[in-house]
Amino acid sequence: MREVNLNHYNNHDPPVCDPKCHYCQIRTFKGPHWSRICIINEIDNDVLPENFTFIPESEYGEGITLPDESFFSGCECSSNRQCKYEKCHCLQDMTILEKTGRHGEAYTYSLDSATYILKDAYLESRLPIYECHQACKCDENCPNRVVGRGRELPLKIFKTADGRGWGVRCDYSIKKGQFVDKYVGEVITSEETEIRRKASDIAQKKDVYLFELDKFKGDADRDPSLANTVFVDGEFRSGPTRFINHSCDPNLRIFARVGDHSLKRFHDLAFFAIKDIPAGTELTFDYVDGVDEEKLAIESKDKKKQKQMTKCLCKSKKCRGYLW
Ligand SMILES: C[S@@+](CC[C@H](N)C(=O)[O-])C[C@H]1O[C@@H](n2cnc3c(N)ncnc32)[C@H](O)[C@@H]1O
Repeated sequence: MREVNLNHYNNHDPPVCDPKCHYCQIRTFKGPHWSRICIINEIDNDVLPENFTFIPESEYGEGITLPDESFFSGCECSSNRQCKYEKCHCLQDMTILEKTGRHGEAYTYSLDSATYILKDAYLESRLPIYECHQACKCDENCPNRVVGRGRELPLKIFKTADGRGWGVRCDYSIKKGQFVDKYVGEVITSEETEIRRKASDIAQKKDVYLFELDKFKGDADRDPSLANTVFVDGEFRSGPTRFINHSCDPNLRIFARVGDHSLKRFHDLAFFAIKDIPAGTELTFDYVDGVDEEKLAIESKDKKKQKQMTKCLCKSKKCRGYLW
């Protein structure tokens, strides 16, 4: 397998060869040809972990039941224009629309030279983004289906030169507010998550790949179907964003994105640029992102704790010194 992968790194278009081959896996991803994923290693002879498989969308594990499609309900907008300028049903829960709306433009994104940009009020918030979806009357070109349409940027998984393993960059510049890609993986129950944490040699290492889909946990009193949160595990089955490294001064952030409201519990994790990113810059996000920042600050000053902690190599001026 190692030889097969190495052959692909040096030869970008060989015939499809083996289901385990990473190049062949990403070649089957749908999407525009300009959004292809590439894997390069200019540092050593390493290839991506053999036990890793690229998947285009999240996969639902045992114990996870998705609502039946008969429960899906979308907007009745007769045109994409209506989704943008009039009261689209999909946008009813967008709580800061009033502040962001200009000239009757109600929706979440603005257009900047043909690129959809998440409006500043959302970029600065932690609020979920609601989009039109498959059960809506509008079509795939609706301006309110940015995450729904999928990745439109080519991503390059590359070997870092400073001991952080693989990383991700884009050879095109990315605008502040531009959608980059989703984080996908195996969607699993909290019970299965605990089993996987225990099975992992280092529990904290496992946590790096686990995302809790908990954006609507607090709404469970009103809607009991939101009570049990689920997790996305990207360690062994995921997309290119699983290789994005941490920075204490990141250029991306994850936002919850909801399509059909009956799927709130399974909301998407969507990466958006939080600053303009020049072409070729490594893409990063903050693994801590405010959650355990205080705990980390205390522990990183403790000499004993430091020995068990992982040093952060992000080299930013704002570096906290440790990942965890
Ligand atoms: C989600 S993975 C990212 C992809 C990873 N570099 C790889 O090769 O699979 C997280 C791991 O990457 C490494 N890493 C990410 N950001 C880092 C940073 N700022 N400093 C040191 N190591 C980092 C750590 O080993 C961490 O456990």
